[in-house]
Amino acid sequence: MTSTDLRALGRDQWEEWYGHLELAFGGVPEAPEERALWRDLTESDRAIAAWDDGQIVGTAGSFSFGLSVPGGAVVPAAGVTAVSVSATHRRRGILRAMMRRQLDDLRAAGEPLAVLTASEPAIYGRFGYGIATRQMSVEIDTSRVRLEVPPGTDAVRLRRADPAGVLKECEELYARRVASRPGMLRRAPGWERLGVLDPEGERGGASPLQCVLAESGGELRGYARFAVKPEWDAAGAKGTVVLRDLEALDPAAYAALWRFLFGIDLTSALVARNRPEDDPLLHLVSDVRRCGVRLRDSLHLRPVDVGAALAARTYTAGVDVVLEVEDAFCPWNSGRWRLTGDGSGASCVRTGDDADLALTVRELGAAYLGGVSLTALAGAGRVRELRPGTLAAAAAAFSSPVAPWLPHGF
Ligand SMILES: CC(=O)SCCNC(=O)CCNC(=O)[C@H](O)C(C)(C)COP(=O)(O)OP(=O)(O)OC[C@H]1O[C@@H](n2cnc3c(N)ncnc32)[C@H](O)[C@@H]1OP(=O)(O)O
Repeated sequence: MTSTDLRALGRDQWEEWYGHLELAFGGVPEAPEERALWRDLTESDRAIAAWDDGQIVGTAGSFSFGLSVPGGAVVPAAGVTAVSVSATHRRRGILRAMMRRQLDDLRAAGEPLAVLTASEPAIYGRFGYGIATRQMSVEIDTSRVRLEVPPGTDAVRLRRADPAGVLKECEELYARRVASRPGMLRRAPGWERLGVLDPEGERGGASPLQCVLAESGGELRGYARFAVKPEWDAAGAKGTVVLRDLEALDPAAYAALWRFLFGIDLTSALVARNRPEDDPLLHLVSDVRRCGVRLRDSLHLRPVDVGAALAARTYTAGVDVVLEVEDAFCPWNSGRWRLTGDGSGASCVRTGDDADLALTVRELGAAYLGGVSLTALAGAGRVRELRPGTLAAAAAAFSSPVAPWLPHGF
């Protein structure tokens, strides 16, 4: 496979391009409303297709996101998506060729970061992506677990609303949250539709999506979108609340929404697939063992331009460190970089000075949002401390007081 077989997605090729992607994921057609959403969100000028004998045999694309980074800046980031290679053409290097083309294009466009969520976590490390965020899932026995809510919770007013009818208000609230947590995405208009996408065929016996708003003093302070899956057995009702998302601007609104969800009649379980790993919920519950907590990888991140990426975030403690970076797939990043910074800003420039720490770009991607410790990576032999004392200082500087988290896939 050579890059000459790769072409930009042409006008009127979206159906074939997306059909190829669906087939690579098993061939079950998406619901029409889901397809329509992805069609609208596809940025055709960022999409590529691999062709063989007049047929599409590979697809890849990216979204132009802004990624929230430690310190609150929102940095341009390519949200890599729609990666597929035909089963008839697998393991011939088509993915590798598409990754090559994509990263060269992103570098030329000056986008410092690339991010993705992987169908399988083993695929993208070789291209310099590190696992930068994790997502927590919970399966809570709400018949046993109690909530200890903070003062002010009783003053929050809860109101049911049609999820689609209050989409604009919820999206505005989401936008206010983006800078408060690394890993969240600033997204273009249209993406809010993802929050209420609710194909009937994918409900698995649950209700249509429901929405409850939390208000204080007449102002929207939070929302929860969820469904209820009723179930009965000989002992009675044992339904499940399936939480889609929940955002709040203050602890009282936050607790009021969780208390509502825990208390829905005829249910005894609550499941949520994607919560931050430091979700304050874990400090409201009486019995964390009955919350069925699990973690998995979520956002994979690759610095496309190491200097620009490291200078775009701030650092929890003052840092002055020389990093020896190895980047086999994007050699323009390889070499020594001096990173200096603190809580107000940073610079990262090439240097000829001796290195303090050695690592590959993949570890840098993992540590970038502050959720993966350089010390832990060093424990696995993936970061090497060349000058004693520099590892602990750099690890403290890179860390984030809030766990990074990606609220939804793309
Ligand atoms: C961001 C996203 O969109 S994630 C979605 C990814 N897509 C899917 O999972 C759909 C189903 N799978 C596919 O379409 C394909 O099998 C792909 C895209 C995963 C791989 O495409 P291919 O063209 O076969 O990969 P290619 O031949 O370029 O392999 C490149 C390297 O990745 C490795 N690789 C490929 N697929 C996998 C995998 N599933 N798990 C682990 N390693 C893999 C190859 O072994 C090769 O390794 P090497 O660098 O050591 O030689």
